[in-house]
Amino acid sequence: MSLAEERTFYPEAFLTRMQELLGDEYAAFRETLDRPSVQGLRVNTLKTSAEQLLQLAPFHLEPVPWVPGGFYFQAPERPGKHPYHAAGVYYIQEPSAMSVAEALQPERGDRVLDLCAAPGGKSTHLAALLQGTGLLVTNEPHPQRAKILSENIERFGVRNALVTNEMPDRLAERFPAFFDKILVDAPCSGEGMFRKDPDACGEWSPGHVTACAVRQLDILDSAAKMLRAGGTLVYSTCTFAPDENEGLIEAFLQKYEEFEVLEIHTFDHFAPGRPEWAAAGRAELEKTARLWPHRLRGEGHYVAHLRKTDGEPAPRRKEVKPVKIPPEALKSHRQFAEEALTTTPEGEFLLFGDNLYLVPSGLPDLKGLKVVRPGWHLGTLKKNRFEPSHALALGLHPDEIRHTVPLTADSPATLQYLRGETVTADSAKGWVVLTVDGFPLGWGKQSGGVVKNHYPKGLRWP
Ligand SMILES: C[S@@+](CC[C@H](N)C(=O)[O-])C[C@H]1O[C@@H](n2cnc3c(N)ncnc32)[C@H](O)[C@@H]1O
Repeated sequence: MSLAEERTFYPEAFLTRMQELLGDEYAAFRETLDRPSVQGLRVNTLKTSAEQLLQLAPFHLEPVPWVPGGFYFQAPERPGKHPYHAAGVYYIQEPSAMSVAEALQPERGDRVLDLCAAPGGKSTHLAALLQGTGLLVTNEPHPQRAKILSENIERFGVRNALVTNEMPDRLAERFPAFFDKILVDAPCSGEGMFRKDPDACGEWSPGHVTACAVRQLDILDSAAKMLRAGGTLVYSTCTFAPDENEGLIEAFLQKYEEFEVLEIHTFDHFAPGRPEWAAAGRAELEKTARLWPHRLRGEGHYVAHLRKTDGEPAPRRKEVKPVKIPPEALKSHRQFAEEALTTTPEGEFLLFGDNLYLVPSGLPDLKGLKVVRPGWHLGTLKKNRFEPSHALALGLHPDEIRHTVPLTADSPATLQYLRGETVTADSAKGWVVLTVDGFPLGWGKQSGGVVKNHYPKGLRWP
């Protein structure tokens, strides 16, 4: 069955409910469901600027009006298959989803939590807004999805993130009143994904909507505990169901009187939330935002911005004693850094097995938590030598690298490298970073005119 044929099978109960809710607007909404989905990418401002991307990118990009650095692209262009994607120059993200991190607006130095984070669209956006300052804890309870999240954090070159694989209530025990900003991009019934992903359609039922709402309130319970007084929280979904949106926020506000709804800077494109779609019709729900596919170029989203006006202060935490790192481990890292880098990464080091990390400062004790990535992975200690990690290459700024092999997006050597083949080049002997138009792609080891390939096996192109 073709996608177009499948699209005609939207669940009847979903269509009836949307018709009842939208009235005169329904025809325009229904019509969008039969159109192709909208695609976008967001520039990684840890590595470049929107202006530079526009100059370099060989695709036709049109700005997404509600996010600086967000762009539309159209099939048949496939920026996800371009070497810039491998270098973390942008993230492929549905345009209405780009509104969410923008609504949370983390400021430099903030402690930020992304509680339902895989595959990492919003986390990478939050990391870009933090610009390497503060702390980003990014969490995903499903192990496989947490791994993908961790890979995306690596590709994006994020240095200040802790990636965890936990249930929200377990994190809440460890991080009471800890965060300045929290994002709950909740697992939902995914009605805004229907035209992009027919599977979301197959899984949908009224019962699923109800079950999602129960789980969403549970997740928000944990988020409420982890937010400090004065901190802000964004709740978002990619579904249209009021029970998971206005209804859910209303239930949360009834339970937690210390929360208030903040205005979302809606631009012209966002529509206000609909108080009349929630049981008690609380007027402040109007300040939440609806992104409708028939009113803007995007799949649709719901976004609520809340502030915790009062609450217990964070309990005094036991001082975490830094674990002593064997001096020979740090020595081999330093030796490597002196040879391969122009500056030696400094800060708090952590050794996890043979893996050396630079950890973001101000972390509580992580003992007992499932941690996928405790910070910036620098590399692995092997006997008496240090092998740099892919995360190190992707997190370095070009001027921090001593020896590079500069490639361009269209040079055959770039493809060879991404496929895991050796590359001929004449650079200094030893560790080198191969770059594409100046953006680090990964490590190689140069010897006698040939660069041995160290691009991770799992990421190699076919
Ligand atoms: C809408 S997706 C998140 C998308 C992500 N924020 C992004 O922008 O790439 C919701 C995520 O929540 C996860 N999830 C499922 N149950 C959860 C729970 N009880 N607590 C937290 N996250 C959960 C799902 O596995 C899924 O990865």
